Amino acid sequence: MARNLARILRGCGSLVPFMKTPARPPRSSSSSIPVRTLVEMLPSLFSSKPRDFSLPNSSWGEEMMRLYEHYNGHTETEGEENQERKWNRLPSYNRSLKYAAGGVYLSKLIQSKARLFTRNIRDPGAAFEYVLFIDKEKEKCVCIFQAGHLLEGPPGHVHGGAIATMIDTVTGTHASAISAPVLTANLNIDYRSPIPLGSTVLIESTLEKTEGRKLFISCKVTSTDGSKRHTDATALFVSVSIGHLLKG
Ligand SMILES: CCCCCCCCCCCCCCCC(=O)SCCNC(=O)CCNC(=O)[C@H](O)C(C)(C)COP(=O)(O)OP(=O)(O)OC[C@H]1O[C@@H](n2cnc3c(N)ncnc32)[C@H](O)[C@@H]1OP(=O)(O)O
Repeated sequence: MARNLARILRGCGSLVPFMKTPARPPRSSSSSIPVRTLVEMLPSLFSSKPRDFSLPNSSWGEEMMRLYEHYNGHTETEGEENQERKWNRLPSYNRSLKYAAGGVYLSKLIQSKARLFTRNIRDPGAAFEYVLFIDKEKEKCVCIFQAGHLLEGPPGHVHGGAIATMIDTVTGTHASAISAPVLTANLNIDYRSPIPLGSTVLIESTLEKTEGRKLFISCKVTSTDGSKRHTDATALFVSVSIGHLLKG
């Protein structure tokens, strides 16, 4: 077990290159999957390639799709110095193990029932629908997040714990892309205005600085046009050894 995990985490050093894959055809709910979709899904059941949850599905609303198409492979010019920022989509799997070479098979061997919290609800659109993009220099990540009906906290609005989960996921993925493996050491959140259930928001993560094993990241959640600030956060991630992960 320990040897397996050590091998996996070594693989994390050569995480799959950021993929730019064409959108999958929309999926319908599991109770009525069309035969064509089933046939299209069959090869993936036998493939060593894990399912990528960050590709569009039928639950994605217009705003989610519009922003996905905006960021996917897009280059932006910003700032007074006209700095270019090219966004690359990050794949998203239902176990972190699957980022490592051979991770699909290993995830069947190691705690095979375990699933990433944000990717464990089968009904598309019911909970966390999101896709992350990172810039080439890895200074920034942007996440388009559509909050489903199972994430209710206050009536008609998203639960604060679900927002915290997304902030941890976005900043944690950002930190992992820079220096895997990492663990969240500290997360501070200011909730400024509630997020309507079913809405699409932007979560932006910025690497502020690194100090030895520490990565300091800031994060904000806004409406998609940037006019409304929903949440601000800061996070500290610490790079850890495989031994630390095994020790728990
Ligand atoms: C291609 C893309 C790739 C993507 C691929 C992955 C994808 C995947 C996606 C999922 C993404 C989900 C992301 C979820 C991420 C979690 O949710 S992680 C789970 C929650 N976190 C935990 O369980 C962590 C529990 N805590 C610990 O294990 C340990 O306290 C820590 C944080 C590892 C630190 O322990 P340590 O390694 O012994 O280090 P320690 O010497 O105590 O501290 C190191 C430094 O950090 C500082 N520090 C430690 N804790 C704190 C603190 N709370 N406050 C301030 N400073 C602190 C220390 O003061 C020290 O500073 P210096 O003295 O070096 O200046």
